[in-house]
Amino acid sequence: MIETLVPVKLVVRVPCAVIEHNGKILAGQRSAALSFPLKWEFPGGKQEENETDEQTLAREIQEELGVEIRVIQPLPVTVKDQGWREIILVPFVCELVTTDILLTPEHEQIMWLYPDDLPSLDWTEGDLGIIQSYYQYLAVKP
Ligand SMILES: Nc1nc2c([nH]c(=O)n2[C@H]2C[C@H](O)[C@@H](COP(=O)(O)OP(=O)(O)OP(=O)(O)O)O2)c(=O)[nH]1
Repeated sequence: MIETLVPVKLVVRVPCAVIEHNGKILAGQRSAALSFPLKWEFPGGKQEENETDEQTLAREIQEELGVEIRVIQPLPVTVKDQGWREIILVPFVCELVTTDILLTPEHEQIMWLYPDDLPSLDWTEGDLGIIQSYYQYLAVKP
């Protein structure tokens, strides 16, 4: 009998939001206590069982920022290989339905930036791809 060891890699699906408001985009700086400490991210989080991407997004944004959002358009998925796991970032361009944003322990700070200024922050690896996809979205937007 031939036995083969098949490496198992954890796959984590992470819907996240490129939130537009008054021409700016919201960036969140991850808490110093989390993985990727102090890196900047698009708010969102790990999908739970039986959730759609949009359900995860709505739940995470409500938990992290205390607001309701509306999805405008999905952007291409980005896969980030961390060796021991694969993070599938699933970005959506969104707008705010409610506007009173809360700062929760997930984030050290949040910041609103014009699209051109997004690359000035120290993003988690993989998010630079989301920024490029967002620029392409802006370029072809009617
Ligand atoms: N929300 C969000 N997460 C991102 C982005 N880029 C990126 O690599 N991630 C990673 C960070 C986390 O490992 C994971 C999101 O999970 P989470 O927000 O629930 O964070 P967590 O600290 O509990 O996750 P973990 O790394 O400890 O497993 O995806 C991004 O733009 N937005």
